[in-house]
Amino acid sequence: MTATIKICGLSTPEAMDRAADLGADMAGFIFFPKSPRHVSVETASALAGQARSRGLKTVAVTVDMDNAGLDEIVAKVRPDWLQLHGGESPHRAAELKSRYGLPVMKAFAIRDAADFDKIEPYKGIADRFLFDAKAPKGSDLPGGNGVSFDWRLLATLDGAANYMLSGGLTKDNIGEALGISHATGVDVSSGVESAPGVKSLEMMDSFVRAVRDADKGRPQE
Ligand SMILES: O=C(O)c1ccccc1NCC(=O)[C@H](O)[C@H](O)COP(=O)(O)O
Repeated sequence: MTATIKICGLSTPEAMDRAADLGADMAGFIFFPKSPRHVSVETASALAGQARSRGLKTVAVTVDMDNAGLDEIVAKVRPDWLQLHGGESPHRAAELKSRYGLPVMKAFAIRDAADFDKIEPYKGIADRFLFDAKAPKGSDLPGGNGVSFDWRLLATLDGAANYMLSGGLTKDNIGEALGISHATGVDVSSGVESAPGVKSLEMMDSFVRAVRDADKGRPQE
């Protein structure tokens, strides 16, 4: 199975170009001022144009954002996906899907098996799930913390669940992660950074290569 690759927190034309050269599928923009990956709407708009011209889908990553903020992002960035990385309710997710006519990826913070119960009311609303690790105590960020959860917990999930695996993925652990999970995609941020918010082109190369190696050992679905 070929996993969709999302590289999150892109903020420069060089990194966007490399993501496209490598055949990544999705580019994520972080709209969260406390994040070292935060981009302005103007920067994201320019990068999104570049992504579109290179065939990459774009994802606007937001956290409990109000309609005014989302209206501006959708109008100026024209993302292909909305990633909801906060406590957005199923009702809010449905409302945003219909307001913008965009597919929604709902993120869930996972620490133990019970955390997967939370996806139930989003079934039929979220177009894709994203499973990330719970933020460590004291972190200001709900995502992008470079920490993993126990991937063995994914065995408790319905095999048909369409989800991206996220949280602390690197070139060194992605083979094991994909061997354990039935993820249809992977999402990486810190694992391809030389410093918080600074994407390393070399680390992006190695990560994508490692995903494609791991793909070869996965059953076709
Ligand atoms: O990456 C951030 O800084 C961020 C901030 C606020 C909300 C979400 C954020 N990231 C969302 C992502 O999709 C990340 O790629 C995901 O959490 C994995 O990050 P990492 O563990 O650093 O690979």
